[in-house]
Amino acid sequence: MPHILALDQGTTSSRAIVFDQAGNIVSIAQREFQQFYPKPGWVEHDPLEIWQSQLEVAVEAVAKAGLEVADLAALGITNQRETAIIWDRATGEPIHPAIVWQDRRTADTCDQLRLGGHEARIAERTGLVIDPYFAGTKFAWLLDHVPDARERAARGELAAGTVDTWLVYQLTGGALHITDVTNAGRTQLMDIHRCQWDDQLLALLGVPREVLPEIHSSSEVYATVAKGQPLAGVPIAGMAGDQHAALFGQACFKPGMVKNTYGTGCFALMHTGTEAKPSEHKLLSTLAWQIGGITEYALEGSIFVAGAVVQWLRDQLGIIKSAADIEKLATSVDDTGGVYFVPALAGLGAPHWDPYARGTIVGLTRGTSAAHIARAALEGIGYEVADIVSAMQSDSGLSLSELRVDGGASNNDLLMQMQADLLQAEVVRPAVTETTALGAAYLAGLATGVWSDRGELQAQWQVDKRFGPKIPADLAAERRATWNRAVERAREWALD
Ligand SMILES: Nc1ncnc2c1ncn2[C@@H]1O[C@H](COP(=O)(O)OP(=O)(O)O)[C@@H](O)[C@H]1O
Ligand SMILES: O=P(O)(O)OC[C@H](O)CO
Repeated sequence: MPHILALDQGTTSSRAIVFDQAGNIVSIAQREFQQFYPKPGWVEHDPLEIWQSQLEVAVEAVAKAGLEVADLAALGITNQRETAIIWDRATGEPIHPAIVWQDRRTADTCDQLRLGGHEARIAERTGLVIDPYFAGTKFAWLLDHVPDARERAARGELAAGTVDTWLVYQLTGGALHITDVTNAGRTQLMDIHRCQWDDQLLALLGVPREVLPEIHSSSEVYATVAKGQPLAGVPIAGMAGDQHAALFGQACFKPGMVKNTYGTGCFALMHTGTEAKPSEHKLLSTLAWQIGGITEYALEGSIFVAGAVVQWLRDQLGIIKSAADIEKLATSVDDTGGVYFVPALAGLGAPHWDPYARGTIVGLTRGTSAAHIARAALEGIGYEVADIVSAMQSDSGLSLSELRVDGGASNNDLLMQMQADLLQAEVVRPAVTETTALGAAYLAGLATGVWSDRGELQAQWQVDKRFGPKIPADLAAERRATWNRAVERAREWALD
């Protein structure tokens, strides 16, 4: 039976998962790596640690599965998106630590782009809003701040890329400098309609074409792992940013199908078909994937802090010992006692894009307990996701039949019930919640004949649990209206 290895390079850990042909998990290995916060708002990773940890877990997962490397039909790569790395093409030496997607250091550049009146053109070409989140301004920052970088780039000595590109470069011993459309689409440098680097955008953001990788589809045999490496000879056959891979792993193959991943943040994606859909609600219009020459698109709502608010309650307030404890504490009260918690601890992402918003707890009384706050925190995640899903429905004109969920916090049944209540729609948790890695495995397996088509993948997707709305629609609407008042209080809080 063929096996596929998925490399899932996330923001806080590198994971590797071996899947069998039935889409079952055979083994998992995971390693956390260091986060660096050199200045307020800055977040960095060591690119070599990313590579080493990813390689180690890959080797460990294959060994745990009791397999030889020769038993692997292919490997697929999925990764934290928008994180920017530049390295020396000849030596593979990074010129600077990776600038992570959460990093805000290019906020000024973004303000200038906005003041320069470029917002509409950038939105039309890239589907993105102007925000430091994306990789393009980070590449420019690196070229401007590392001594001699621009000169070296002009001489063709430097390679730039997101984490997918970096891993392929390493796996192929420096032979390949490529990316896939989903990752390229998050640089703010690619025209998402043509799936090519856009000269005007490159000039506007100050990133020379010579440093950028070649853009490929999300499912094809790009290369095999180089000789001398532990995974030598394995075809590298699938590549997609983690949220796009999760959409694929959730078998959201048709327009209107939506998945939401509840991790550190939340990322909801709706499949919208073969044309990019512009958003009127500041959602991102993004690639779903490109397979066999056909490009599919999605609308995305990104929330920067979701499960992280549970970590905050654990680490900063100490009202729970582990993240999973929140469910018991929040269930010990029937409601939030009128408390609303806007988890804008790092500003607000979609649909507000307000970097100056701050976490806000309103409605406190003398009767408010830790349990009420815990419950309000979970509900706050549910409201944010509901806001995004409503915006998606309005932008796409497609109505939601169900929300497919995954990620660490999707194991919280109370949160899932709240989500169904607030959305007034069914929330469905699949049996395999490692959908990001599964999506990468599927993309690689489709390119190597392990699976013949999406119908086969669709048939493998199985439900663990369904949650239906238990409160009436008018009550949900009333609560959401009050939530909007709480959001107004959180907005622009940190603006001088
Ligand atoms: N039972 C739970 N209830 C609520 N939040 C949870 C629960 N289990 C994990 N989390 C939260 O989910 C996040 C971890 O999920 P994961 O999918 O591993 O995230 P990531 O891939 O972003 O690191 C953490 O922020 C944690 O606080
Ligand atoms: O590493 P994750 O799972 O938190 O995902 C990060 C996203 O890709 C950022 O856009």
